[in-house]
Amino acid sequence: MAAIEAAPIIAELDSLLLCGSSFSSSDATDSASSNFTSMSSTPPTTVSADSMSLASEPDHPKSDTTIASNIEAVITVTSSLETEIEQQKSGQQTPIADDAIVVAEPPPPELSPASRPRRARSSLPVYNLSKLMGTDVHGRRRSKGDTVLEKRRRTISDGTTADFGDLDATKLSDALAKASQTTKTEVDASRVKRSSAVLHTPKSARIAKKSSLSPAPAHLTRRTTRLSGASTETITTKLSALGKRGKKAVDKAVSRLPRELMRLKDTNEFAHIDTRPVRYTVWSNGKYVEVDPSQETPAPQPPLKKVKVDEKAVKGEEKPAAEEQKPAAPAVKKPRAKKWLEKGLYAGQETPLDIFKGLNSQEKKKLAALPELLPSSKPNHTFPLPMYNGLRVLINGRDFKLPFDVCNPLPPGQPKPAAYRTMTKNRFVGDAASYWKKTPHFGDFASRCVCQPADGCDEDCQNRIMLYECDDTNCNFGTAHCQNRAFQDLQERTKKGGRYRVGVEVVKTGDRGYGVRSNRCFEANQIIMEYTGEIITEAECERRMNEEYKDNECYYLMSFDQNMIIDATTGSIARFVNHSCSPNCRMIKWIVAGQPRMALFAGDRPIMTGEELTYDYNFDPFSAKNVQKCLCGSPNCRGVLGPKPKEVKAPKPPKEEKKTKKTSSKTSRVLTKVSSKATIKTSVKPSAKTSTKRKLKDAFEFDGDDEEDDKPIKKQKVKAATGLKRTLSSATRKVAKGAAKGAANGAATIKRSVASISMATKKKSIAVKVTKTATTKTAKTSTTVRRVLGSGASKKGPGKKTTVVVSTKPKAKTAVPSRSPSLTIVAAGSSSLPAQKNADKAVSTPTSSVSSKKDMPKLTISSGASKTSSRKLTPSRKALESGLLVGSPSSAKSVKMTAAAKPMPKLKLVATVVN
Ligand SMILES: C[S@@+](CC[C@H](N)C(=O)[O-])C[C@H]1O[C@@H](n2cnc3c(N)ncnc32)[C@H](O)[C@@H]1O
Repeated sequence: MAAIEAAPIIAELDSLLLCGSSFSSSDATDSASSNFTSMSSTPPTTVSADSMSLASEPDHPKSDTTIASNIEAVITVTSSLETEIEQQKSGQQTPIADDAIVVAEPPPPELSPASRPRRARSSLPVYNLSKLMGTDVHGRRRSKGDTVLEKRRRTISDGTTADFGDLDATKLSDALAKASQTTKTEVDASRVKRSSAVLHTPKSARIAKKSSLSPAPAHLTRRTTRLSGASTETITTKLSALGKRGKKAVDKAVSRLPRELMRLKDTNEFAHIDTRPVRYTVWSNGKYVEVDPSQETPAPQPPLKKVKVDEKAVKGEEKPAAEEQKPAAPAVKKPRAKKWLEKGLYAGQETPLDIFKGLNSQEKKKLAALPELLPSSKPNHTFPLPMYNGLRVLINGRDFKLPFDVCNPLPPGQPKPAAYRTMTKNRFVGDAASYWKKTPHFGDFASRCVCQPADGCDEDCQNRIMLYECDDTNCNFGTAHCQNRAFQDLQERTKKGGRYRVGVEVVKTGDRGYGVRSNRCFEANQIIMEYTGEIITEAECERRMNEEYKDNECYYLMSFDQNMIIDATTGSIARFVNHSCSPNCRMIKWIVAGQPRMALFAGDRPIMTGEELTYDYNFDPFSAKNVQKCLCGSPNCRGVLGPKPKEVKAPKPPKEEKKTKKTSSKTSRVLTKVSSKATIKTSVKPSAKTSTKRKLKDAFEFDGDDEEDDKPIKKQKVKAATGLKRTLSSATRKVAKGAAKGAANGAATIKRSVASISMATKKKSIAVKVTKTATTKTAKTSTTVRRVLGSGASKKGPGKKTTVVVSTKPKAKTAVPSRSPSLTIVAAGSSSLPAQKNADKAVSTPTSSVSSKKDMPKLTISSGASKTSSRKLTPSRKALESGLLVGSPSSAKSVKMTAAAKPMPKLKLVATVVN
């Protein structure tokens, strides 16, 4: 009986032995362990079945209902088991393969309940198979108060000592004590060897390591019966083993299941039948979300392409109601048309159909002359010209030139002249302003041009001819059409500042002191800069020279109108412009808004960047002696700033002079005020004396027309003319042209005459009416410039000074518009020379009269000490008194007029310049 009880215990012990290699099997004193001894000579270990069974199920209820409800079949030991035990007793051993796992012998699959009566079975010890099989933990809960023996099935690896956990140490020691020492050692060794071989897999090693580190709780440890060899006993097999009564007990227990659960069997949900259509599913965080069909929202549409949002809609502006109510028309999607590039680089520019559009009259004329630009029947769409500039270039034409018209100023660090006060506008000082108001020019300001917009106040503009700048008071057109607004243009150009706009800068020359150069290009006749300074009277000029400038080496004094002088000591940098016998500029006086202003203009050719700006001083040398040497370097240089001594000719025979006189007497200047349609006659009737006429003849020889600079200086014969005599300078020709035009139109009549060259008598036929009774006043001006030039500026000896005086004096009541101030340079000779002597010896050579170049200033050079000459602001007076001073060609008329002037009887001998 003890052996029978020990069989399952041995099986369990065997499993424990598998776990501990070092652990020696307990001796089995009982022969009941014969089944194990069949494997080896060691008798099987036996454990007291009673103690084990009792210990395993101390409180286990024995009732059938409990068995049924807990699904723990209490299986009695079958007869087969008994048979087996009997065999063990008789010494029969069941051979066990080496690789067989020592497990408890599975119960016979079917136990016939009839094999053993119940009563007899009840006397047998009861074993808890589930516990023995390791499945008891599945059905018990500690929380329910069940006492669960925590047993673990352990996986043993080499070197791992057996952990018996909470095995009952006493029982274990008893079992071990009963085991045979010798035979068991062999058996255990073989088993351990085999088990370790079986378990020595990577997975088992991992699990063993894991379990050794942190043994899992017993209720979480998975127990398998497969490896243990125990038969998996289902409830069916158990119930079948229970018999009828057992089955009834099980059915009864099942019938106690909740009715609700039973009803679920018939539901669709239980049968997994979903009658509701699934439209869409909502998943949130990976879970299916049930959507209430009543609150079902329409399924989200797939994202459409980006659509331009209406700005109004964004701003919240409401669209008209009608628009909203409008049923949305079915959108007809138009296929996008491909844009093809029809033209090349300048695509988008249409060829102008009207090629005359936007052009002024002159441009139209030029364009009309180009046959290739006439509008053709088929416009060229292929290659339009870039931005129409090409068209303009074709019209205007332009020689190729390097792009050198950019600003090219001198590098920094250039020598600069001594500091001086600058002045951008003329300023009348003292009585000069009142002088100016008394001048006839002041009244002439009332003139008005009669140009047409298409003409643009070009060369035919009468304001231009008279050197009056157009403005809103005397011109019918604005700046858009009027081209006679040079000073306005200059102001517009320079008011923003900048080197390019200013366009000029002072430069140190090698031998002529400072000069002025251009740092940009200028067009022909373009205004460059204004000569500004203080406008003073002659008296004031004398005072300054005697007092303020007495120690100065240079005087920047220029007379430009009547008896007024511009003192550029405080003024613009135009005072640094040097003289040249072949100049590229002109100094011209204009009347701008009723005020006299003088400016430097480009000559007849454009000026390139870097050129030094020069103009012909056109001064009259009072003396051939001590004349300053000219260093301009031009091919036609006269050699001196004054006239060459050899060219100071002796007086001509009286016969010619008579002719001159005759000519002059017939010369008249008529200035017609067009606006009032009154004819202004400027009549110059020279009544110069014979001596004066001789000097006049000499004066012609120093005509400083810049246009004739390249020609050798020669005496110009003055032909007698019965009609109108005009100069042949370009300006005068323009005047004549304009006058003729005006006469033809009956609008204006202008007569100008200068004794130098007479115009053809046929001009007389188209000449204007000469009205002697005209109210026009003729003025005769005498311009004297005094400049005291230091030795530094010239190669004179120390102490020598050259005084350049420019003076403009009214000689008669009759005024003639003068635009050419003559410059009189009084060259200081030796200081030992008495000024009077020098003055007497001075040779006044009025240079070009306005006849050839009305806009050029004239310089008269006289010799004498600066102080003396400064005192002699009009040294020409003395020279004239002595009869040595020559007069300008036009002085014939002025002398006559001067002679009539009482206050200045001496002025009849003054060399004058009259336009
Ligand atoms: C109005 S200033 C011109 C500026 C002057 N170069 C300066 O440094 O102040 C005139 C003087 O310049 C000098 N000058 C001007 N042009 C000259 C020339 N072509 N040859 C020699 N000297 C000249 C003469 O000394 C003359 O008296």
